[in-house]
Amino acid sequence: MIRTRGLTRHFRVKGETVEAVRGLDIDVQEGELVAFLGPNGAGKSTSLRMLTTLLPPTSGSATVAGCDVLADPAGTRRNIGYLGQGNGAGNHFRVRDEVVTQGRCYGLSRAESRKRADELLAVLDLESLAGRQAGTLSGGQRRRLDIAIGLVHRPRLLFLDEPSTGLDPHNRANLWKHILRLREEHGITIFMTTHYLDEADTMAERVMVIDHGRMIADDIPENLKANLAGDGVTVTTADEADAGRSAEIAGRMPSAREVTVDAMTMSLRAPRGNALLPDLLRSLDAAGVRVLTAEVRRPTLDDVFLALTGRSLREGEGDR
Ligand SMILES: Nc1ncnc2c1ncn2[C@@H]1O[C@H](COP(=O)(O)OP(=O)(O)OP(=O)(O)O)[C@@H](O)[C@H]1O
Repeated sequence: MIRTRGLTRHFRVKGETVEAVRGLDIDVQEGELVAFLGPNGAGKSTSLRMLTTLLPPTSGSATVAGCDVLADPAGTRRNIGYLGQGNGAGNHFRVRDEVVTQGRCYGLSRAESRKRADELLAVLDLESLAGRQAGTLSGGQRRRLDIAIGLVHRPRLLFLDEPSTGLDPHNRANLWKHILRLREEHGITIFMTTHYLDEADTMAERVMVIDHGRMIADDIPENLKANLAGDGVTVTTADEADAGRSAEIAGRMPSAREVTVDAMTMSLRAPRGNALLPDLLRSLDAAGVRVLTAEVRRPTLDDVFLALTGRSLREGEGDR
């Protein structure tokens, strides 16, 4: 459904070259739901804009929904839906009219457009709002209207650029219910960016991580977490001396890595923390170390990013 080779985009800014996207190879199969992650400025939106024909690549190739984005941009656009970060609907237009108009723009007849609009408003729970002006909708309703607009021409592939940013947890969950239902009923392939790592983890079947314009990981979330991050094991002890001794003992265990001590707490990472913990506790007990609490924490995608780059994906998110 998506295949790129060496996809690259440079910008010239005040005589300097910004290498926004550097040689991306992307393969997405029909029906997949893929999350595209990366910190601010990593190149996500630039990649999406190239895949949706809004921006020509500097070099490299991309075939999207069966069409070459450079040779056949109109064909590409016919087969895809794109939900950008801004709102797709004008504030003063009425909800149903807006979807009908979009359908007309894609060449549907008036009757077909109306039928399609009614179908989409029903599936996205927007029927009761059909006559309202788009500007009066809540954030979550507005996002659902954007999805209706993006799907009016029955695309096989939907690009979502941060679909749930700015929505509260209830509205996020509701939006996802609708996206998953659409996917189940119509088998749409979804390629999305998101800043919510938990969302990528639970919703996406595959996660691609991009940093400084390059792909640095591409796998199912479980593999990324198990292979790159590992479990976090934390032990608190009765005093700092015990924490120091627990670090020495843990450091001798073959699967333990990144052993650190902070006051009375010793932390480490291990591929299977729950298997390591009983051994560790027995060794600590035998050495007379007084353990107060012990905990195994499953890794998150942020741990994966930290392991890959030494930085947290959450850095710089304060403004979101
Ligand atoms: N039109 C442009 N002109 C110049 N530089 C640009 C342009 N668009 C993007 N860039 C630069 O390219 C790099 C990648 O930007 P891009 O918007 O693709 O990142 P992103 O991963 O989507 O970030 P965010 O999460 O903040 O949306 C950044 O350094 C950005 O400043």
